[in-house]
Amino acid sequence: MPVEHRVAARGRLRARVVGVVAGRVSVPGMGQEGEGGASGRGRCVGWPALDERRGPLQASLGTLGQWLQPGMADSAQAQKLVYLVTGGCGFLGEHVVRMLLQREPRLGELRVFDRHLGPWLEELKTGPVRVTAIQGDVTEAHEVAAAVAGAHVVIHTAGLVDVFGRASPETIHEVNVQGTRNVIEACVQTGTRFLVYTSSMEVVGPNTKGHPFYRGNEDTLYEAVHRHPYPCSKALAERLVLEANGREVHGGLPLVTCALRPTGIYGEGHQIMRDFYRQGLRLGGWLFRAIPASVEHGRVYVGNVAWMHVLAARELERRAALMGGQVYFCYDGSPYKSYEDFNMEFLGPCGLQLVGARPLLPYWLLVFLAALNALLQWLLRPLVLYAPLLNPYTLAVANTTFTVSTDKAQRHFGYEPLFSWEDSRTRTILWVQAAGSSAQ
Ligand SMILES: NC(=O)c1ccc[n+]([C@@H]2O[C@H](COP(=O)([O-])OP(=O)(O)OC[C@H]3O[C@@H](n4cnc5c(N)ncnc54)[C@H](O)[C@@H]3O)[C@@H](O)[C@H]2O)c1
Ligand SMILES: C[C@@H](CO)CCC[C@@H](C)[C@H]1CC[C@H]2[C@@H]3[C@H](O)C=C4C[C@@H](O)CC[C@]4(C)[C@H]3CC[C@]12C
Repeated sequence: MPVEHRVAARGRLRARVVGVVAGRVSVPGMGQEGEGGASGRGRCVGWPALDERRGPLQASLGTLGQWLQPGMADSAQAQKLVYLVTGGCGFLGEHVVRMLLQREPRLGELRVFDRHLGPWLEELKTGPVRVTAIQGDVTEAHEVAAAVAGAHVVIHTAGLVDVFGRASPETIHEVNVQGTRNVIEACVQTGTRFLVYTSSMEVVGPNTKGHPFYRGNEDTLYEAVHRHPYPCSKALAERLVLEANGREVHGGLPLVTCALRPTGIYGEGHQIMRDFYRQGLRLGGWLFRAIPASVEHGRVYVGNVAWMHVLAARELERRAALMGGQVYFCYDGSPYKSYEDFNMEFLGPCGLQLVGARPLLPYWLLVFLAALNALLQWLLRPLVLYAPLLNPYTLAVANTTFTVSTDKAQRHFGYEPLFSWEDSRTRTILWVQAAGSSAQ
């Protein structure tokens, strides 16, 4: 079992850490390997001093700001890096964490930072890479700074994903915008040079005017107009990340940032897919078409999104001039379909049927029901949280074509999808079946 303890960084800075080190529990500051905390800029009391954590060879390579200079010794040992994944226990975050462990040869330590730590982190402690679980909140600057201190690369995927009115607009802003600001400032203060941010297609659209974005790319002109707190927050956060590119970090070198924009992610762990499956089971195996089949909604497999993060993080240093300050849509071989038809690729083989070649209800009635749901949510808020899937915003997103067609990630950092459409489909079907049966 992991041992929970408090870690102090830079005097007053504190974050709740659950240390999980390959094969055993790590208790920094308690006399185990890697001990040696120091307080002071960029360091955590109770954590190993940076140079000690990097090992003797790496320690001899110099200060944090110099760690990846050209001409450095290029042995695998000299290249061992500390990665931090914020939101590492979320749907995407877990895939990023596992992908890093499987596919990042230079990984020396992986810090997983999340408000809610998953029990599955336990199983990672048997591997060769040191995995450090950190329970913390991105809105708490001192917790973020403590987690970032000494990391070489940050993948910032933590976010409050809420388009259903569960959280207040203020909370969404606090987590997504202030949280991102805290991550950037922590990088600057502690000398972390490489930051990959999980943005969203919603930074672009669909816009409030319902304009289609048909197989567009990063350069497609589109009127991005947001009103909903979630896309507003993602757009602001993305801008912060891109504007931070080139800022001088502690040690004098420039920060290199980029933002990845997934469309609708699907795959193992996708809660909305599971909810649709359970709803279909409750309805005797039927789902009812609400959106015309002609409305294309972009989807991308979670394993490929995770792979894109790992590759982008890896290549940011070598291709800083090209990639710094850039945005990349996440894409793969998933077919262009409507939201519902796409879901049926998985729910169909699990025994559900989508009724109707056309929407069963007229669109004006859906608009009315969505507005009614919004009104009910507002009226009931003092008593109970009423947050159905259908509201004016989700209806507009589902009912507006938004698909991407680009190869920018391939051109800039050699991304090719790791999972074919067939693999992605099979893996998702197996997960839906398992998730559905565990719900019975
Ligand atoms: N799911 C999608 O279709 C999709 C599409 C595009 C972009 N994104 C983006 O991808 C990222 C991950 O989304 P997801 O679908 O995995 O969501 P998720 O809710 O499953 O994961 C988010 C994680 O962030 C953590 N988190 C939330 N608030 C936090 C806080 N204050 N401090 C620390 N951790 C906090 C959560 O505990 C969770 O583990 C988000 O930034 C989201 O905006 C998601
Ligand atoms: C009208 C309903 C009839 O079946 C269907 C409602 C579906 C909606 C709940 C979802 C349709 C599109 C989804 C969003 C999209 O895939 C992209 C997103 C971006 C990401 O950053 C967060 C999640 C989401 C907003 C996603 C949320 C659910 C939908 C609105």
